[in-house]
Amino acid sequence: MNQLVHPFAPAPALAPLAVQPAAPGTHVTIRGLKKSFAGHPLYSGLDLDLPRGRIVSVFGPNGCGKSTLMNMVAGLIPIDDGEILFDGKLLKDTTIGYVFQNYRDALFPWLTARDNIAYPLIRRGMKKAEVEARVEELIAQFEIRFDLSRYPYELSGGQQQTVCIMRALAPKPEVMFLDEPFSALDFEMTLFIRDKLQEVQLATGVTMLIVSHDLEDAVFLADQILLLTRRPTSIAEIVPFDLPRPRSAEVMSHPEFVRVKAHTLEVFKREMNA
Ligand SMILES: Nc1ncnc2c1ncn2[C@@H]1O[C@H](COP(=O)(O)OP(=O)(O)OP(=O)(O)O)[C@@H](O)[C@H]1O
Repeated sequence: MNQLVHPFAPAPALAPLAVQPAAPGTHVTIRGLKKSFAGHPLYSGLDLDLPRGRIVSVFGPNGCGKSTLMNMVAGLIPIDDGEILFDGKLLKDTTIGYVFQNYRDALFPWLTARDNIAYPLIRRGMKKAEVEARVEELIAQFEIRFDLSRYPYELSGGQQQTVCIMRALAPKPEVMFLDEPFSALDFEMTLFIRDKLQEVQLATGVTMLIVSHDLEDAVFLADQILLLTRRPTSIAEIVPFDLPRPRSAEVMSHPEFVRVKAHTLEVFKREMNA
């Protein structure tokens, strides 16, 4: 991934192109997205609408381009061609948050947990008192009981990932990107973070895009599961999952969860063998 750009680097400017009409309620409009690596196409003209205030999980075969898709939408990887608009705006005019899979490398080790959370706010030039107030608000929202004056290496993995999520949420993003947020967490922390993400989503209406390798995680949080094909990658199916929120762990035995999971698995297996 040598093309990865630092998340706090200025976003690349994309020239606006003509846009095909998006479905009602769309937040992020992706049109004609193209990306190749070493001359091998990964995406060759993807069109996709991400709905506002919803959680979309991206799921698909290994190496189909889940992370690349998210990183292109988040501006971390340049696109070869196409257009990505957020409410008709360019990325540079949009506040986004990004949570990395590898929380150990994502936090600044020389800053305390509190200063990590405050970092994007200070960088935006927010006044000290406002920064403090926002950090306190997040501490209350996440019901943090561990000591935020500690450095990342002094925290457990789950605590570090919680700090990463708080940092991503600090500037009140319009869109939040999460790459495998649960993959390195134990089940207790997964349940905690699932609850918190749902609470934040209900309270703020932030649009979320989550990449997951785990079918249960992908379905549990999603309003829509975006199923991708093998490379060259296109959309296999968009599966809606409408159970009301907040969803607790008991949802996993609900007949609708079981049905959607089974259907998703069926499409996934079909694409794996295609
Ligand atoms: N910088 C790069 N240079 C060359 N090839 C790349 C680069 N980044 C990604 N790829 C290739 O693009 C494809 C998609 O990669 P990506 O990591 O997006 O897939 P993924 O679906 O997230 O994978 P996984 O399921 O393994 O996490 C893979 O074949 C990968 O090897």
